[in-house]
Amino acid sequence: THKDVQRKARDEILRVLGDILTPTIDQQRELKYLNMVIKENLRLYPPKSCILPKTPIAINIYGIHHSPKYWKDPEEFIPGRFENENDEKREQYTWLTFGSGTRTCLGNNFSLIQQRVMLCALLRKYEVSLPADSIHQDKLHLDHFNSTLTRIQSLHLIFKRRTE
Ligand code: HEM
Repeated sequence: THKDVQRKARDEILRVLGDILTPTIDQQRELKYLNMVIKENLRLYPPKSCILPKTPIAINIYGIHHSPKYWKDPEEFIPGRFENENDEKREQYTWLTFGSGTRTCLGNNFSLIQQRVMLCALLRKYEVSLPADSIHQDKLHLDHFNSTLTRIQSLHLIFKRRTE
C-alpha cells in the first residue's frame, strides 16, 4: 500500500489545503504529487482496459500501459515517472486511460476531480494498509480480465485513523 507514497501525498495535501477539506480547482492544480499518484494508478489499472470501436481495430489500453517498449519497469508503481512529463521523450498516445482525440472520455475531468476530492479527504485522516494475509500484497488480483477492470478479487483494507 506504498506508505511512503501516502505520506508524501498527505504532506502535500496538508501544505496546500491547510484546514480546508475540499480542494478548489486552483488547489487541485497545485497538488502535483497527488496528480502523479492518480495518473500512475490509472496507468497500472486503467478502468477501461480496451477500446472496442465498431471497426476491426481494438485498442489495448492495458497492453500499451504495461509495455516495456514505452515504460521503464512497467509493472512497478512509480508516481515519480510523471515528474518531468513535458520534457519526457515518451511517445504520444502511450497513456490512454481516457482514450484520445474526438471521442475522448467526456467524464475525464469530472472523474479526476472526484478522485482528488476523495483522496484529499481520506489521506488527511487515515493511513490505509492491507491485512498481512491479503492476496493483494504484491499486486492487485483481478477475478477475470475483460474490457473493464472492475472485477477485483475480494479486497479488504485497513483504515487506521491518524493521531499525529
Ligand atoms: C476513471 C473513470 C473513467 C475512465 C477510465 C473512462 C474511460 C473512457 C474511455 C477509455 C472512453 C473511450 C474513449 C474513446 O473511444 O477513445 C470513454 C468514453 C466516454 N466516457 Fe468515460 N471514463 C471514465 C469516467 C467517465 C465518467 C465519470 C463519465 C460521465 C460523467 C464518462 C463519460 C464518457 C462518455 C459519454 C464517453 C463517450 C464519448 C464519445 O464517444 O464521444 N466517463 N471513457
